[in-house]
Amino acid sequence: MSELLEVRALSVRYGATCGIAEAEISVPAGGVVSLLGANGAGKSSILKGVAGLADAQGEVIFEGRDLSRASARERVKSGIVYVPEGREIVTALTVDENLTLGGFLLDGRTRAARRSAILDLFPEIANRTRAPAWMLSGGEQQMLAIGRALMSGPRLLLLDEPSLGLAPLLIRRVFERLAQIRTETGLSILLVEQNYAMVSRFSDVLYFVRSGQISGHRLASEIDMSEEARRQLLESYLGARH
Ligand SMILES: Nc1ncnc2c1ncn2[C@@H]1O[C@H](COP(=O)(O)OP(=O)(O)OP(=O)(O)O)[C@@H](O)[C@H]1O
Repeated sequence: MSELLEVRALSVRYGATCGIAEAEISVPAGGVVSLLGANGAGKSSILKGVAGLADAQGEVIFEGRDLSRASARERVKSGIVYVPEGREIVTALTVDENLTLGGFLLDGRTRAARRSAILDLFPEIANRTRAPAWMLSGGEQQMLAIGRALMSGPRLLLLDEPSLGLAPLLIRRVFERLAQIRTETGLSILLVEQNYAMVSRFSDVLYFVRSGQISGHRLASEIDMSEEARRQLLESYLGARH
């Protein structure tokens, strides 16, 4: 696989606090790469840095183009879309209005075609298009958040803890849909996710994030075969921030 995204020496700061320092990450075209680590390790900071939503230094090379200085909006136009933790859909707006927001850069015909494909993918929200988003369940809201992100036709989805607050059955459903989208569209995903059962099934590569740095990476397939890889995995989950 060729590289879709190359992140080089990415550092994100919040004033005096370091979110992530000198991160190096590659996401292959069509691949799923997961960031694993304890709370506060710096995983979301990486996603925000790639999305252009944080004060970042370093390089973000996407499809061979240097987007390091590009605004968040330009990155969305280039095909990088962030789905934040906690979903952040507009709960006062209807399902349809939220989808329209996700496709605000599109012409009317493309928007209608995408909307219809997304509602096919998420039948749970297809018959609720006129309902305000606050009336949806947590799982349905997550589907809407992913659907809204897909409206712009991204090449890379930055997905922050999609399973947060969802029941196991819904977590499985959300990941099944993501797998389907990936197969159908070749979408790449950079994922932050605490549910390791889903991560291991869904990812190609795992990056371990500890105390604001990347401590290593492994092929997901190595975890079952290598004691050393399992130790790295455990440490990344347990690693407290210094
Ligand atoms: N907006 C912010 N302002 C100040 N500090 C922040 C901000 N966002 C994150 N941080 C700090 O940056 C560090 C990394 O946070 P980040 O959210 O990237 O970690 P994370 O691994 O995604 O954690 P979690 O799994 O809990 O979401 C933490 O020390 C956190 O307190």
